[in-house]
Amino acid sequence: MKRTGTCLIFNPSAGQSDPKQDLATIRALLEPSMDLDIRFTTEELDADVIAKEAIAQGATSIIASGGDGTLSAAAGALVGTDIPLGIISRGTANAFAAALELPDTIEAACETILGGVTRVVDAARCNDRPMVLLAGIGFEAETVDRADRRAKNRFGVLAYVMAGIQQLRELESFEAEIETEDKVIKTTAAAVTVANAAPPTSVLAQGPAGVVFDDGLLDVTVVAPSTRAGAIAASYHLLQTALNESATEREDVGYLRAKRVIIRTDPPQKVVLDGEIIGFTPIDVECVPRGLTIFVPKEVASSDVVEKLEGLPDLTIESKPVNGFDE
Ligand SMILES: Nc1ncnc2c1ncn2[C@@H]1O[C@H](COP(=O)(O)OP(=O)(O)OP(=O)(O)O)[C@@H](O)[C@H]1O
Repeated sequence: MKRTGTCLIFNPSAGQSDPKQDLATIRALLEPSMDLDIRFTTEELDADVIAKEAIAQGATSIIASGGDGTLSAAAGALVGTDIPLGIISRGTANAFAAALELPDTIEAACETILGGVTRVVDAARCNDRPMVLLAGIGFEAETVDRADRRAKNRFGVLAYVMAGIQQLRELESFEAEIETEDKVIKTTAAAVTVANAAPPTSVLAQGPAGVVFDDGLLDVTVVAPSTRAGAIAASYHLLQTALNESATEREDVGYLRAKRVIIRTDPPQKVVLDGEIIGFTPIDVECVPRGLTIFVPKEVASSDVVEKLEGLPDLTIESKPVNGFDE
């Protein structure tokens, strides 16, 4: 019998391949096994609005197909529900699929959805918006801001790399105050990243040995190089540690895990949330444990909880007398 109640949200303008052909491939693979209610995003109508509408009309699973913007928006709409999300990446960077360890070809993604195996993972809220991957302050936000649509069309992933290099030239540090349930950490930083899930290419999220997305905790990485050469070395080191799944040992990189984290900076810094600039610091990010259900090919192991802060410049760590946050 065919599965019913599945809404496919499709961005017809995403990525660099032929969207008509992509849609035909998806339909040929999925439609023999399920009835698809296909809805298209437009410049005005984002995937989160479509997902919410489809759920209100009785959809029992959602499949999103597009770039990271479309996938994050659809996932955001499902945070806190138990409606499973199928992910078919057709973007430039495909960070979303990489972060959640999902396949990134249309064929493998459809096979995963047809397999029907789901996994419950953590999500988060950042300043009351849904977050699935990460919030970046400083370097990451500036990089996303600079990788514009035209550049992405022409250069693909390279657009982000070029924007990153451009940003490195203007490396600026700021004062950061990082408050968790049990401590307040003050340091100078060039980038602070709060990740629920992150692909290895999000190097600024790679302080810990792996960004664990089902431990009920957020992974915070502080990158604090004092020179541009240090910034390049730190980025390269973080990429290496991400690929080796080892934790950083550099003095100018720190990390910790927390359920909730409030970050204030001086001066205020741009914030990028799951690939979109949302404004400026401060941010308040809270993990939503088991907040999202996704179709997966197989189970993935999790690792231990750790933190490392020693070595960060101008570091102070103050224990709070009582655990928790002043509301
Ligand atoms: N039908 C459409 N026509 C034009 N633009 C659209 C349409 N549907 C969605 N968009 C725009 O696409 C953007 C989201 O794109 P998405 O992230 O899915 O793909 P992408 O930009 O190619 O991916 P990546 O970020 O990986 O390069 C949003 O800004 C949205 O306004």
